[in-house]
Amino acid sequence: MPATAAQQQRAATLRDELHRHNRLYYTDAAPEISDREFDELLRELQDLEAEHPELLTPDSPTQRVGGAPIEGFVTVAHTVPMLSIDNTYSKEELDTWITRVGKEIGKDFPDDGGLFGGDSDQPPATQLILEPKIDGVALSLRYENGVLTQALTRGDGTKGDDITHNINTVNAIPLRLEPSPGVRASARMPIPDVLEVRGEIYMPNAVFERVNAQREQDGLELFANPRNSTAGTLKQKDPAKVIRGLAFIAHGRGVLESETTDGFDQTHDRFLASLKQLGLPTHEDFRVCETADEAWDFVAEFDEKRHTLPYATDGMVIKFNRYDVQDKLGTRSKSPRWCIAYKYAAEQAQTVLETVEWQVGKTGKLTPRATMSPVFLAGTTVTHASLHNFGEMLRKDIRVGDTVVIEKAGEIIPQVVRVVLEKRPKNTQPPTAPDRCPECGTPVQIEMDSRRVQEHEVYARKVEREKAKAEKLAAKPKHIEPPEPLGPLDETARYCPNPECPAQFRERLIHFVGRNQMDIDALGEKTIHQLADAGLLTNLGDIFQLHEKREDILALERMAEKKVDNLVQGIEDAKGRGLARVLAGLTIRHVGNSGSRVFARAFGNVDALVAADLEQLEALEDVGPITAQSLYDFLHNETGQHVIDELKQAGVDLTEEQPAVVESSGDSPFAGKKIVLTGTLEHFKRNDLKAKLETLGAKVSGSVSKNTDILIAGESAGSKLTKAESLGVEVWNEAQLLKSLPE
Ligand SMILES: NC(=O)c1ccc[n+]([C@@H]2O[C@H](COP(=O)([O-])OP(=O)(O)OC[C@H]3O[C@@H](n4cnc5c(N)ncnc54)[C@H](O)[C@@H]3O)[C@@H](O)[C@H]2O)c1
Ligand SMILES: [Zn+2]
Repeated sequence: MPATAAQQQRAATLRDELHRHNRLYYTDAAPEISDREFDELLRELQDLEAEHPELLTPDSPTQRVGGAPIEGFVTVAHTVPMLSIDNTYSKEELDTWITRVGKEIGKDFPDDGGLFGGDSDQPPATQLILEPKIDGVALSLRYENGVLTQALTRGDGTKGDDITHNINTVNAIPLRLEPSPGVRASARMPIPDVLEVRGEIYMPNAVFERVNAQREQDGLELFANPRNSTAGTLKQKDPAKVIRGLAFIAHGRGVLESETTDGFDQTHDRFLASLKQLGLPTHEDFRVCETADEAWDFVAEFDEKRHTLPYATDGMVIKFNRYDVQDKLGTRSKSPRWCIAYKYAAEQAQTVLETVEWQVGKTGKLTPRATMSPVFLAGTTVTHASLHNFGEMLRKDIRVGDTVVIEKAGEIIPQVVRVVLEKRPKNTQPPTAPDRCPECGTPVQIEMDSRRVQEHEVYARKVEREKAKAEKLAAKPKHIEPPEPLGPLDETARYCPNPECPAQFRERLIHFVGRNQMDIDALGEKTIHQLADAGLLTNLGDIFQLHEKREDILALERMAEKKVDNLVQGIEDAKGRGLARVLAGLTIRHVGNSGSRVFARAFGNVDALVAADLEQLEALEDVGPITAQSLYDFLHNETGQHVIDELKQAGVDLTEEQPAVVESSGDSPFAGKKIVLTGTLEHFKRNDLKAKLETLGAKVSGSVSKNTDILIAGESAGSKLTKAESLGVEVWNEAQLLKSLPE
């Protein structure tokens, strides 16, 4: 059955949301939702796509590894892709997976051990190996003749960032492979010619807590979990600034070239043992198992132990042990088929909810924040939890005075899971929410669950259709069951719509000066509050006037000459960060760091961007219509224009370097052509090809329209190809492209 309009819409919404959360998680290192919630949304989209394959788009978050390369680093293609891992939170699903894949293996390796008997010197084909899943950042290390030559991040899975210089500071990673002293000379394995090791770089709990304590003191935003702080610190351009004390554990293989392998290219456990011999840290707690029951025992056993470890683990990775089996099973676009992660349920604790306070965020969103009696949970003492929104409070009926169950899913900010009703004291009051912004008094706007709103829209359209039909036939319209009326329980957010709201302004400033935007270190959260309270910061442009207000600043508490010098210098430096980072800092809805970069590079300066029409913005690769519209609105409304003027006056650099374009010499077949790329190309990375075509004078855009001149379609091209064909656009395959490109 084809997908209904509502399902199509839902799939689109889910894709947008998941893209946004991926960006928040990987690029900005500042997730808004827990992993569990993220995984539930992803699962919903997967199920929709499975049921209606026509909903599947090549860029769907179900098909791609979530990360993206970091700006300012050299991006390098992976020799072997670095993929994500499918996960489950249920024992039943884990069992089913082991059985199902086990059967498949049985077909391919019929005489070969395991469930199906056999007698090779290899272990059974269905043998499993289990390793704890440390919550860190994936890293690929390349050793040539035993010397570390390259360290790459996972990036988008096909290409990552070269962070070798930062890795040199990590003591846990050997710069040279050397058999560990404990290994008998006779058992020493030769150093491979090339060895690529994949592993996890992570921040031990103690280091994480130290870092966050320091950040709190400095008034900087806290890292949500050790994984975010690791990702954050590895992005430093200056190795001296990389946080000390990172650790590493090896858990996978990339390229392997070696004369003698000593069996380490045959099974994962032997591979790990060899790595250990060579001086690379590997898991102590791994186990080889033969059956699903054995595997589960280890999963359960480790759940006890993991809380005593000095680093955060969030699951267990279950792999088929033999590499020939892994190779036979192969991979999907996003994850291997020979591996699954079982994720542990988050730890929970009970405590009493003392107060609820409404905070105004940088977009004007009002968020209820709970203060609770302090309770120890998953390694830290917790006093605050996010309650998300009023609808959520109503749905869970969360009242002040209640005993609540809280959890830290993925170590993010704690969440209130439910109320312990048996412990509810008498006379509690149902939750309430402010009708006006607690900061500026503007009446709030209420947002309802988009899925429910759509339900109502679909209903209204159906009713109209039936009415029209009935009129024609002069009959009574058919009755259509109306959906549940929208009510307070459907509320998903409240907003203060006042663009001048001082609370929003402060939050926007905090964002503007953040690490990935203007990066003004000396202007921390506390300083911003102080300056704003003193009336020295009332609009964005004021930041760049602060050097003229030296005396006023010095008069404030805890301000010394040195500090003011730093502040003024920091602000001066920030003027040169370029358009992409300015845009990213302006809190334009849906326009984050990566989107800003695309816009800035495509147009080169702010005036060209303002002059662009909506269609041009939408046509950019990797830009969705919602994002384009949002930027367009910002650039063309009064507030946005005002902000841009202020920045211009302050002398902020509003230009961005563009990829070089050679003047079309006329003899290039691509000169002046509008080209769209789709599908998988064998000989090119998408972005490299794009850059290449652009230097040949082509304009490469993201969506096919009647103005498109050529669609270059690789393997498994989807909807763009169909559309191009229906519009009669010229379609080239990769062979044609190769012929037409100059040497
Ligand atoms: N909260 C959010 O907004 C948000 C957004 C995006 C992703 N996420 C979360 O991130 C996860 C998806 O991220 P992902 O694609 O990086 O997957 P993942 O981190 O869950 O699993 C894949 C990674 O596990 C690591 N790993 C650790 N131990 C390993 C071992 N022993 N063997 C093999 N690999 C091991 C590898 O580095 C690999 O890259 C999901 O759990 C999702 O919930 C959350
Ligand atoms: Zn307000």
